[in-house]
Amino acid sequence: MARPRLLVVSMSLPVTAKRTGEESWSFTMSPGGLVSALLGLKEFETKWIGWPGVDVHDAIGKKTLSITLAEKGCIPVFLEEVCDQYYNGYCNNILWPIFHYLGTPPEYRNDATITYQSQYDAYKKANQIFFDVVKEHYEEGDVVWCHDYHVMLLPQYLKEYNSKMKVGWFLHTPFPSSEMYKTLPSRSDLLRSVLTADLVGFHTYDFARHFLNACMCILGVEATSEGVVDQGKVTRVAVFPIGIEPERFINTSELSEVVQYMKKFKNDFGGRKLILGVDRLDTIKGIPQKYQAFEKFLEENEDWRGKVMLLQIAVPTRNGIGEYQKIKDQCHYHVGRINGRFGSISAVPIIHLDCSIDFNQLCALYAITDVLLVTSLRDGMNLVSSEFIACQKEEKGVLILSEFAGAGQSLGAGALLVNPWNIKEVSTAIGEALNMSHEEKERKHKINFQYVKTHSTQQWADDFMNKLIEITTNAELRAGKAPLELPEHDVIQQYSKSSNRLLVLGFYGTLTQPMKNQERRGDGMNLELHPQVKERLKELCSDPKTTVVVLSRSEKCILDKNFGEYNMWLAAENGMFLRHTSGEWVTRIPEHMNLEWIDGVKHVFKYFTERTPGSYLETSATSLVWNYENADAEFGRAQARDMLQHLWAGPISNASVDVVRGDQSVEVHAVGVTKGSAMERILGEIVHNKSMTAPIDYVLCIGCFLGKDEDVYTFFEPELTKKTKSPPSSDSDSPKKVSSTIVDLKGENYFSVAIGQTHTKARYFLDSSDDVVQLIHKICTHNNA
Ligand SMILES: O=P(O)(O)OC[C@H]1O[C@H](O[C@H]2O[C@H](CO)[C@@H](O)[C@H](O)[C@H]2O)[C@H](O)[C@@H](O)[C@@H]1O
Ligand SMILES: O=c1ccn([C@@H]2O[C@H](COP(=O)(O)OP(=O)(O)O)[C@@H](O)[C@H]2O)c(=O)[nH]1
Repeated sequence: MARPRLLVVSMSLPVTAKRTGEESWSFTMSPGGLVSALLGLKEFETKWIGWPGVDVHDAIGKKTLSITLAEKGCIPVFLEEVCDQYYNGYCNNILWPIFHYLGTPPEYRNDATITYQSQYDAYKKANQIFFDVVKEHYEEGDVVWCHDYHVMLLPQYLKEYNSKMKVGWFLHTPFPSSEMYKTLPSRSDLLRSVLTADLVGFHTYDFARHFLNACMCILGVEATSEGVVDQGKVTRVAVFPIGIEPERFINTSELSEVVQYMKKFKNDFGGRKLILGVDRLDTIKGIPQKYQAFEKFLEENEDWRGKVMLLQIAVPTRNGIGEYQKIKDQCHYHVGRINGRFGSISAVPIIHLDCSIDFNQLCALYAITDVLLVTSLRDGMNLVSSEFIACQKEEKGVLILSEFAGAGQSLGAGALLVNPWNIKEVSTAIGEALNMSHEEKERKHKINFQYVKTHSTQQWADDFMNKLIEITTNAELRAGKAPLELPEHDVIQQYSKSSNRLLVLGFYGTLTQPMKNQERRGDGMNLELHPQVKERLKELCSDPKTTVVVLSRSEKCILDKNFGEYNMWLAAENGMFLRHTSGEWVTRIPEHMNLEWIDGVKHVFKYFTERTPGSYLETSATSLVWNYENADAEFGRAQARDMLQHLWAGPISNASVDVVRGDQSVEVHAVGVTKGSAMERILGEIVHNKSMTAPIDYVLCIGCFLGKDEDVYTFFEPELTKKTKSPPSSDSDSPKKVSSTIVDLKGENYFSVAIGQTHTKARYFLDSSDDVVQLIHKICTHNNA
């Protein structure tokens, strides 16, 4: 299959431009793992959209830079005056520290005019500029892959512009616990935007779980193992641990130039063991902690003094931010102190370089390193660890890896995992690594080398893209099945033409008045039938050619009260209880249903009922509902979000239940208690009772059914009835099968209708129960004519 073109959008382009003349430019590689990773995307026709690392204000400059970059497959985004507050401000002084659990520093510049709001405004503006560039270059069918926290608003802008665009978003940093993320003032806007993407990716399960939790507790949406569900729309959330391009490192480390460097460096280091650190000079990389641990090691291991050195490549980054200047000073302070303390005339224990290094030299260093020391306090992945593994030669080195780096999960088995905050622990690990036997080093290396070789950047990108294409293709197929406005004319015509009709109607939201027209209810008992439907419903029910079923989650007594006088079937508590209004209730609860969770859930529901004025609890044999429609809407929603957290963490963490989030309710019921599963039993009962001679030739199923209850809409799909099914039996607990002679539907005489939902399994939709009332009126009028 032809691969779609890929538009990669990230803050930085892989190259940083420098103006060398009015129309001429030179380029250097941009630092950081994201660029290294995406350079591996070879199997896609890729255009890379991003900031060229320089502000260009004149038209000639913009034009010539765009032309030169186009030769490299890059498209520049000129951020101009918003760049500082966007990149140094909102991205790297607000989002970055929060995402890495550092909290928000007060300011990145000593300037009273720079506020949180002005930085967020710059962020919005910058995302808009990115959007404009994508829009200009987008061709139908392209996949747009947005990278990182710099462009969290972009998915929304793209989808608003063209809902058919295939959009993915991947976060290269950690996503923090919701407790930390919650502190961000624009927390909801960013989450909502990210959720408009088709696929959201993270490096580790922890980050994905934190994201899902944040969506649940901040937006109140439902999270499942597949992703986030909001009003029927699913955003897929998945884990894609990034890798490197192993061949690039393996091959480079074999070049003769690199081998020469290896010899030279070994000679320069005078036989001392080499501990290497390669990090951007960033607060999250834990470089001061690394120095303190090394100091501790030297302090406690006198024998090793003069025999081991630490070389730290501290790649300059984000120089415009005060915190990054401070960390540099801190590092220099530690290095000065430690070198002063343990250095000699011929050698110092630490070499700290405030610069980036040439790729070949980097590979040579990786190859001769005895210990790679990674002490990130938090890190999305940390590619340096994998690069080191790929370059190792005969005598293998040891990887000491922070458990707070995403790489800890992928490379932990072949590394010494440490808590970088525990100076003593890191110092001990240094000793262990330096003293490790040759065999143990080989063993560990083998495990990690195998992993690095097989989990390449290309694999990572393929996995993400394949998933994205699969999701969007399925969505397109489903879009063809998006519900249509109900063709009332056909509903009415087919009704009068058929001779054995079945109407399945919900109660709440279907046959009640819309909330806006109603007096606020005290509790569930006050649920009342729409006054304008009463007479017409009676007419329908008394027609011998029509069978009416009200299928509701309401209790028996509520259905009795509202429908007792009609000639119809009542299915209470989602079909767990059934009766024709001329007979008694029959229980349909399966014998072995597990209801042990009920007490725990009731306890939580009661707690929230007591603390949420106006809310109430509805209990029934197999389900519990907490309803907050009479409570303050905002507070009710916030309480529902908290409640869900408690439920998921506690009473239902291991229970076989489904949670259904209504507009203003939370329902928990036993798994399998869905309206669709009940329908099979109900139908069996009706057929048995009515001694039907002709098959049902018309079904109208209307409801305000949510979540798994939507299975009732698909229950009657005509293709299902084509299969031969066994005859019904009314007194077994096993699901009853419906004979094909009982239901004989064609596409044109089956109408499944969802109320107020456009993401639904139903074929059609209506806006509100007022429309249902109108429809029933019209059916009656036409039928009487
Ligand atoms: O462009 P800068 O602001 O100088 O920062 C460089 C990059 O730093 C971050 O990299 C992350 O991505 C790596 C690859 O997935 C990952 O291994 C690492 O742990 C992360 O920190 C940042 O996320 C990028 O956007 C920056 O380009
Ligand atoms: O002078 C250097 C040294 C290293 N790197 C690269 O920077 C990346 C760092 O990625 P990592 O995931 O470890 O952390 P990040 O900097 O992205 O947070 C690695 O690919 C290194 O090879 C670099 O660009 N310049």
